[in-house]
Amino acid sequence: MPPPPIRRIVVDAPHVPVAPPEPLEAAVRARPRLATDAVERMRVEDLTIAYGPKVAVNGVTLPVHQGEVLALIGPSGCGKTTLLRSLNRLVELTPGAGRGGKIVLDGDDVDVIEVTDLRRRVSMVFQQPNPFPMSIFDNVAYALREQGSKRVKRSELMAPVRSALERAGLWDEVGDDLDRPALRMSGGQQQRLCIARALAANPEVLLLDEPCSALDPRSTAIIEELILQLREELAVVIVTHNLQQAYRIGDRVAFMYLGELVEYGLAADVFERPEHTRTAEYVSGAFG
Ligand SMILES: Nc1ncnc2c1ncn2[C@@H]1O[C@H](COP(=O)(O)OP(=O)(O)OP(=O)(O)O)[C@@H](O)[C@H]1O
Repeated sequence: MPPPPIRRIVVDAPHVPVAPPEPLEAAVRARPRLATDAVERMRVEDLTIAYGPKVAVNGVTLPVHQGEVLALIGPSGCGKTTLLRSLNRLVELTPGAGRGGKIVLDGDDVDVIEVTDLRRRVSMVFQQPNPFPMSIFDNVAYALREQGSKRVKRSELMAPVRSALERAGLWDEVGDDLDRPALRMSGGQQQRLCIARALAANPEVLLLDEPCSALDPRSTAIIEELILQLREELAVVIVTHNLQQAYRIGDRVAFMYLGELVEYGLAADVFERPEHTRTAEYVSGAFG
């Protein structure tokens, strides 16, 4: 189904500088400098997504860089999750969803990549931790078995399971109790297990849809630290309502409003020197 005609809204407006709250300034001082030669891992071009007549994402063009965290921010309903779910074609599972424009992974149109392979390469972690009702080991091994290791013995899967749990910062906590049911872990541990499960497939891009919204501040801090480590080896795209989080861990930030990309740039620029009034209002908390 072709998407409905694109309706453009005017968002250009005079620059209104915003002073970020104090904790954000400390966070940005702590952020390491970006590599100026970051490789473009994904790109969406003139992406439009509609659910029936409802246009959720409207003409968005955006790169996703290797070794960086891209934070998608914007008020509720602006299309962040829809954009995120389009990157590995999960959005197509929604009845009535239609897409226009192009999504590219490593130079290939995602439409020509076999969809299971695409979802392995562009892996997603959801808002609510959703471990399978099985052991910690089997949760991670599941991802490996799905990749063709179905008949592989447990002993042979131990090394990659351990590696995924280590990358997710969970091995030290659960390594001696891998047969424990995953659902008996804390919420923060469950979310890191879901990240381990995603990492087991060796993705190139990790999609995180508000991964900390169900977690307490301590678990949130652990996962933010983990994301900053993981970005070294892949590209991370995170949807977050938490502006401080976007500022703390985002290398680049995309601000969306009513389905459109209003502003995209380095996190420090978007938060401290926004080009558009709408961005300035949003990052200063004038609306949410
Ligand atoms: N399955 C669906 N069917 C119809 N409309 C939908 C569907 N999913 C989302 N929408 C609509 O598409 C628009 C964008 O939704 P989306 O969830 O992508 O926004 P969001 O910015 O992620 O919101 P939130 O921050 O509240 O999660 C909204 O108007 C929403 O109501």
